[in-house]
Amino acid sequence: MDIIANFIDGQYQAPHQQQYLDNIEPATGKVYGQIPDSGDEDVELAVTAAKKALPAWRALPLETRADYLTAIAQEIERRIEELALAEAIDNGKPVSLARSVDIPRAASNFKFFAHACSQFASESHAMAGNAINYTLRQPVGVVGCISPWNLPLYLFTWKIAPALAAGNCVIAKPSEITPKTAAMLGEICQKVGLPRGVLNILHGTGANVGQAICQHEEVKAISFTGGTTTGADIAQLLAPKFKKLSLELGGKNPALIFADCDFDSTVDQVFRASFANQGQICLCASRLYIERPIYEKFKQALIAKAQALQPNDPLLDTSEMGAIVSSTHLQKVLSYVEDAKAQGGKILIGGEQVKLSGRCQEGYFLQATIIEGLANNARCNQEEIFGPLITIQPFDTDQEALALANDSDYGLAATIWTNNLGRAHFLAENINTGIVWINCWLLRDLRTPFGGMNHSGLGREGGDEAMRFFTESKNVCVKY
Ligand SMILES: NC(=O)C1=CN([C@@H]2O[C@H](COP(=O)(O)OP(=O)(O)OC[C@H]3O[C@@H](n4cnc5c(N)ncnc54)[C@H](O)[C@@H]3O)[C@@H](O)[C@H]2O)C=CC1
Ligand SMILES: O=C(O)/C=C/C=C(\O)C(=O)O
Repeated sequence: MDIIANFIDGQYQAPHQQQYLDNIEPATGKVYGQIPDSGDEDVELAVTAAKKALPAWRALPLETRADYLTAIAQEIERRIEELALAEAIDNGKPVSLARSVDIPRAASNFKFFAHACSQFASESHAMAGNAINYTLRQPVGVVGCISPWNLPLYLFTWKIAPALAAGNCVIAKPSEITPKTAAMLGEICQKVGLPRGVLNILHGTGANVGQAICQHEEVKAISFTGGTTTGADIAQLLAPKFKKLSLELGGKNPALIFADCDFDSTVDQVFRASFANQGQICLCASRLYIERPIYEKFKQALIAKAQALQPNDPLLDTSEMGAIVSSTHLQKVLSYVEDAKAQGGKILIGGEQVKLSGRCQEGYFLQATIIEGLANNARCNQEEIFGPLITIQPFDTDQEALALANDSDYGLAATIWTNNLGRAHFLAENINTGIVWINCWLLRDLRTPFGGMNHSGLGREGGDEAMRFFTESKNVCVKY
């Protein structure tokens, strides 16, 4: 049994109440470990450690903080195989995906912010003749980073790295569904000699430890990625407390596919955008709008690819589609299939749990699912499903495509597939999402603003946006 501990003040510690939660391997459906069900007392210990560490950490020369971040990145790279395997067991994602995407990106997050903090400069504003303003950007203090289960170490470190680079001390909580690689990050901090208390990692539920982190008076900012409902709850909780809040929430991302696209490459890329990580990425395309002249051909090409993508044991190197993260989540995704049927949708492929044999016979597997024939206001076209389920619809004009894309409460990411750059630019300008990819998907430059509009969140991560979030700006006006 793999028993995880909290990482507080540089040491692994059991939870104060000695309560634990089961950790389940999605590919087998079996409990394989336990994690702390932490509460207020553990948050208090972590905050005390972080406050104690803060003065020295924020006073370090930028280069020294950057050296620690670089050392963490190098240690993640050194342990890539071990971390990728842990991520695949914990989350159900294919080990090849964890090895090629999740873990390298976790290392890149630290490398990127080790460098970005040295490029983060303050402004000055001269006033006519006799005064100058300069802006100090100072660490916020002790900050909270709360992350979800879909890209565990990738998103955990996407928050922690800029927070540390900016000179804050961190209380971080991974999802209770995928705690393992976050727990291993503590070992990496010990190995590189990160000063005690600078990063504290607490495990447990959102209701217990997550809320306690958010509510703690000494935690001055919260960076959260997860479901929109949870984001709304946190926003409500924090509104009267005047804390800085960054919310990276769900998406219902449209893909606009035009007849003049590069057909084969678009099929490949849109398929990946729809089903990568079992469709469990907030950026995944979930509503495909296909221009009528290529609708049937594109549909058949997608179905053929879905047929070829059979879910399999995520620990096999050849596996390209792993397990859904939990039984509860699998049931949630399946409930949308039932809803689609009730709304007159046609299930073109998938829609049922897949039973594997051997070690994975009790695992949570679902075939890539494609549905057509639903109205745009159907739940499958409006609600975030967060699984391997997409809907497809034909359209006739650019304006119709735009209207369909914008008919959503969400506003995270859109993809546009066309060789007409004028059209692509017009749509990009008018689509209500924080991110638009033209003829590509998830092509990431970590300097760019990352985040969504409307129900997809508040604020932006990445590059200078993250550095700004994790600092307070203070204007100093000097009269001379
Ligand atoms: N990146 C994304 O866009 C994600 C979206 N989701 C969506 O959310 C739905 C629900 O998934 P969940 O696992 O329940 O996500 P969630 O939003 O409940 O969990 C995300 C993180 O927030 C924590 N948390 C939960 N409630 C909290 C609270 N009140 N205060 C502070 N922290 C809290 C969790 O422990 C976890 O670490 C999914 O079906 C999916 O639609 C889920 C995960 C990631
Ligand atoms: O920063 C990225 O490249 C991806 C981020 C993905 C999410 O925030 C998500 O799936 O929740």
